[in-house]
Amino acid sequence: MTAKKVFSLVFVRNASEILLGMKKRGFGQGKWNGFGGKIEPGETIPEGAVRELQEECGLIAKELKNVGLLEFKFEGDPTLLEVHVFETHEYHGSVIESEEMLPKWYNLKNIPFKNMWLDDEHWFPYMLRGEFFKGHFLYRGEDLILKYNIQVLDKL
Ligand SMILES: Cc1cc(-c2ccco2)c2oc(N)nc2c1
Repeated sequence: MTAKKVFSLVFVRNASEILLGMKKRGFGQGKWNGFGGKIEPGETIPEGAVRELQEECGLIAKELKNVGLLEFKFEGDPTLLEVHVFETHEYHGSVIESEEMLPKWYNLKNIPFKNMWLDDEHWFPYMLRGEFFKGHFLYRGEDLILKYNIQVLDKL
Protein backbone atom coordinates (compact mmCIF):
# COMPACT_ATOMS: atom_id res chain seq x y z
CA MET A 1 0.00 0.00 0.00
CA THR A 2 1.60 3.30 -1.10
CA ALA A 3 1.72 5.87 1.71
CA LYS A 4 0.01 9.14 0.74
CA LYS A 5 0.48 12.55 2.32
CA VAL A 6 -2.10 15.22 1.50
CA PHE A 7 -1.14 18.90 1.35
CA SER A 8 -2.84 22.19 0.51
CA LEU A 9 -1.19 24.92 -1.57
CA VAL A 10 -2.86 28.34 -1.80
CA PHE A 11 -2.03 31.20 -4.15
CA VAL A 12 -3.41 34.65 -3.33
CA ARG A 13 -4.08 36.63 -6.51
CA ASN A 14 -5.11 40.07 -7.67
CA ALA A 15 -5.43 41.21 -11.29
CA SER A 16 -1.71 41.56 -11.94
CA GLU A 17 0.09 39.99 -8.99
CA ILE A 18 0.47 36.75 -7.03
CA LEU A 19 1.52 36.43 -3.39
CA LEU A 20 4.40 34.01 -2.87
CA GLY A 21 6.23 33.06 0.31
CA MET A 22 9.92 32.32 0.76
CA LYS A 23 10.02 29.11 2.84
CA LYS A 24 12.30 29.86 5.80
CA ARG A 25 12.70 26.33 7.18
CA GLY A 26 11.86 22.68 6.63
CA PHE A 27 10.62 21.04 3.44
CA GLY A 28 11.13 23.35 0.45
CA GLN A 29 13.31 25.77 2.44
CA GLY A 30 14.80 28.50 0.23
CA LYS A 31 12.10 28.27 -2.43
CA TRP A 32 9.28 30.71 -3.23
CA ASN A 33 5.93 28.90 -3.14
CA GLY A 34 2.28 29.28 -2.31
CA PHE A 35 1.09 28.87 1.26
CA GLY A 36 0.10 25.48 2.58
CA GLY A 37 0.97 22.37 4.44
CA LYS A 38 -0.25 19.03 5.65
CA ILE A 39 -3.97 18.48 6.08
CA GLU A 40 -4.60 17.53 9.70
CA PRO A 41 -6.86 14.70 10.90
CA GLY A 42 -10.48 15.85 11.23
CA GLU A 43 -10.22 18.81 8.83
CA THR A 44 -11.30 18.98 5.22
CA ILE A 45 -8.77 19.93 2.58
CA PRO A 46 -10.28 23.43 2.13
CA GLU A 47 -10.33 23.91 5.92
CA GLY A 48 -6.66 22.98 6.04
CA ALA A 49 -5.92 25.36 3.17
CA VAL A 50 -7.60 28.29 4.96
CA ARG A 51 -5.81 27.41 8.22
CA GLU A 52 -2.35 27.16 6.66
CA LEU A 53 -2.80 30.40 4.70
CA GLN A 54 -3.66 32.33 7.87
CA GLU A 55 -0.87 30.67 9.90
CA GLU A 56 1.76 31.33 7.22
CA CYS A 57 0.91 34.86 6.03
CA GLY A 58 -1.92 36.26 8.14
CA LEU A 59 -4.55 36.41 5.39
CA ILE A 60 -7.99 34.88 5.82
CA ALA A 61 -9.43 33.52 2.57
CA LYS A 62 -13.13 34.39 2.11
CA GLU A 63 -13.36 32.02 -0.85
CA LEU A 64 -11.12 29.37 -2.33
CA LYS A 65 -11.16 28.01 -5.87
CA ASN A 66 -9.71 24.54 -6.34
CA VAL A 67 -7.63 24.98 -9.49
CA GLY A 68 -5.51 21.86 -9.67
CA LEU A 69 -4.13 18.64 -8.28
CA LEU A 70 -0.43 17.82 -8.21
CA GLU A 71 1.05 14.45 -7.37
CA PHE A 72 4.72 14.10 -6.53
CA LYS A 73 6.96 11.09 -6.08
CA PHE A 74 10.66 11.01 -5.26
CA GLU A 75 12.73 8.20 -6.79
CA GLY A 76 13.45 5.60 -4.09
CA ASP A 77 10.64 6.80 -1.82
CA PRO A 78 7.25 5.05 -1.95
CA THR A 79 5.40 8.07 -0.51
CA LEU A 80 2.99 9.91 -2.80
CA LEU A 81 2.58 13.63 -2.08
CA GLU A 82 -0.91 14.76 -3.10
CA VAL A 83 -1.05 18.57 -3.31
CA HIS A 84 -4.40 20.31 -3.75
CA VAL A 85 -3.87 23.72 -5.37
CA PHE A 86 -6.19 26.65 -4.64
CA GLU A 87 -6.47 30.30 -5.64
CA THR A 88 -8.17 33.05 -3.70
CA HIS A 89 -9.05 36.53 -4.90
CA GLU A 90 -11.18 37.41 -1.85
CA TYR A 91 -9.49 37.63 1.52
CA HIS A 92 -9.08 39.90 4.50
CA GLY A 93 -6.36 40.69 7.00
CA SER A 94 -2.86 42.03 6.48
CA VAL A 95 0.10 40.15 5.06
CA ILE A 96 2.57 39.34 7.81
CA GLU A 97 5.84 37.38 7.93
CA SER A 98 5.65 34.14 9.88
CA GLU A 99 8.22 31.73 11.25
CA GLU A 100 7.61 29.62 8.13
CA MET A 101 7.25 32.17 5.33
CA LEU A 102 8.45 35.57 4.13
CA PRO A 103 5.60 36.81 1.88
CA LYS A 104 6.16 38.98 -1.20
CA TRP A 105 3.88 40.11 -4.05
CA TYR A 106 5.19 39.31 -7.53
CA ASN A 107 3.93 40.68 -10.84
CA LEU A 108 2.53 37.81 -12.92
CA LYS A 109 5.06 38.75 -15.62
CA ASN A 110 7.97 38.34 -13.22
CA ILE A 111 7.47 35.07 -11.33
CA PRO A 112 10.82 33.91 -9.78
CA PHE A 113 10.79 30.41 -11.27
CA LYS A 114 14.58 30.06 -10.80
CA ASN A 115 13.96 30.08 -7.05
CA MET A 116 10.88 27.86 -7.00
CA TRP A 117 10.24 24.13 -7.26
CA LEU A 118 11.19 22.96 -10.78
CA ASP A 119 7.65 21.74 -11.52
CA ASP A 120 6.11 25.20 -11.12
CA GLU A 121 7.30 26.46 -14.51
CA HIS A 122 5.41 23.54 -16.11
CA TRP A 123 2.00 24.00 -14.48
CA PHE A 124 1.79 27.72 -13.60
CA PRO A 125 0.67 28.55 -17.20
CA TYR A 126 -2.36 26.28 -16.75
CA MET A 127 -3.28 28.00 -13.45
CA LEU A 128 -2.76 31.48 -14.89
CA ARG A 129 -5.00 30.62 -17.87
CA GLY A 130 -7.72 29.56 -15.42
CA GLU A 131 -7.62 25.90 -16.51
CA PHE A 132 -8.26 23.00 -14.12
CA PHE A 133 -5.17 20.81 -14.25
CA LYS A 134 -3.78 17.55 -12.89
CA GLY A 135 -0.04 17.01 -12.90
CA HIS A 136 2.19 14.12 -11.87
CA PHE A 137 5.93 14.65 -11.33
CA LEU A 138 8.69 12.12 -10.55
CA TYR A 139 11.70 13.78 -8.91
CA ARG A 140 15.26 12.54 -8.36
CA GLY A 141 16.26 14.67 -5.38
CA GLU A 142 14.95 18.23 -5.49
CA ASP A 143 16.88 19.36 -8.57
CA LEU A 144 15.84 16.93 -11.33
CA ILE A 145 12.47 15.96 -12.73
CA LEU A 146 12.79 12.49 -14.27
CA LYS A 147 9.34 12.53 -15.89
CA TYR A 148 6.05 14.36 -15.70
CA ASN A 149 2.64 14.72 -17.27
CA ILE A 150 0.01 17.43 -17.05
CA GLN A 151 -3.58 17.19 -18.26
CA VAL A 152 -6.36 19.79 -18.42
CA LEU A 153 -9.51 18.55 -16.70
CA ASP A 154 -13.06 19.70 -17.26
CA LYS A 155 -13.53 19.80 -13.51
CA LEU A 156 -11.68 18.32 -10.57
C1 LIG B 1 7.72 17.85 -4.31
C2 LIG B 1 6.94 19.13 -4.23
C3 LIG B 1 6.19 19.42 -3.06
C4 LIG B 1 5.46 20.60 -3.00
C5 LIG B 1 4.63 20.88 -1.82
C6 LIG B 1 3.72 21.91 -1.63
C7 LIG B 1 3.17 21.75 -0.37
C8 LIG B 1 3.75 20.65 0.15
O1 LIG B 1 4.64 20.13 -0.75
C9 LIG B 1 5.52 21.50 -4.07
O2 LIG B 1 4.94 22.72 -4.24
C10 LIG B 1 5.32 23.13 -5.48
N1 LIG B 1 4.96 24.33 -5.99
N2 LIG B 1 6.10 22.24 -6.09
C11 LIG B 1 6.26 21.21 -5.20
C12 LIG B 1 6.99 20.02 -5.29
